[in-house]
Amino acid sequence: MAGSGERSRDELLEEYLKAAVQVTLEAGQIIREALTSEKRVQTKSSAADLVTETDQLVENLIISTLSNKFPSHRFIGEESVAAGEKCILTDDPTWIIDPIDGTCNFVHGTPVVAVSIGLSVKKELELGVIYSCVEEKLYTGRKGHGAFCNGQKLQASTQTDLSKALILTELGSIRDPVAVKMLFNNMERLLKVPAHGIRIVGSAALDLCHVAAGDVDAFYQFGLHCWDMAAAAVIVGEAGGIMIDTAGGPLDLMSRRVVAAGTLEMAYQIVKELQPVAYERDDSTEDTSHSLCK
Ligand SMILES: O=P(O)(O)O[C@@H]1[C@H](O)[C@@H](O)[C@H](O)[C@@H](O)[C@@H]1O
Ligand SMILES: [Mg+2]
Ligand SMILES: [Mg+2]
Repeated sequence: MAGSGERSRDELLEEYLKAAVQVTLEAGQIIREALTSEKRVQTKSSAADLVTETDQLVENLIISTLSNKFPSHRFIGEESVAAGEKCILTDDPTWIIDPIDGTCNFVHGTPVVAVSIGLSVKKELELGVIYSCVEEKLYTGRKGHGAFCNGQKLQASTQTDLSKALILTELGSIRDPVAVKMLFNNMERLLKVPAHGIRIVGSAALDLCHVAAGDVDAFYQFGLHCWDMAAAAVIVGEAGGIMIDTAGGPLDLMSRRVVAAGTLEMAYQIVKELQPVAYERDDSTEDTSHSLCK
């Protein structure tokens, strides 16, 4: 039991969640206000993998704010990794950050953009905050304490039949023709079941919030990153949903692939239809880029 001077683990996690919410709302306002302004756009792994000065400014704001409050904590940020930082998860409290999820939407002024901040402690995802900046919908989840959207409790879908499912996915920023064909093949296989429909909105984090909210039945993707999934893994789990690997095993945060659904039965039916598209892991240290998608 913590002494009177020390805070309990529960109090610490509450403090972490509060700090994440505060900086997320601040970041969301910056993004909302910059949505329709002139942007300096650069590319990363492909001509469609975009980054703007707002992505970088927001990530710096989040990291500086949280590291000032919690100096012993570590950070995995999408744009820091793009600038060469390692994407390695240790036992230390680690914030896993996507400053703008949906940067391509942001560049085009499409109002489907989010900030995503997850926290891992001893390699366990403990809390997540995702803010849909234009809708002003704040999704939060803390392990064992439920998931909420603007304070309303979230409950994932109870649908177990793939032929009655509305599914979300993302094609990501890969433009290699073979990989694109494989991504479309997976959509075709699901439509042949036939699933009710497949939708693409341009933000994996917001897709996963829809799974947590129960207004879609499932999401899957090959090619997303740990920062797209970290916060959402807590929010979906706390809403009664499930996030697993596309091969059916447990979620592997660094694997670049995921199936999320309201029920395990739904997730397994999707796993059965999917053919793998191999991407280089977020935490890979070897040079495998010649054989794997980036
Ligand atoms: O690059 P951001 O905008 O953070 O991520 C976007 C989506 O979240 C993701 O699903 C998609 O795979 C990625 O290509 C896209 O950039
Ligand atoms: Mg992203
Ligand atoms: Mg991003």
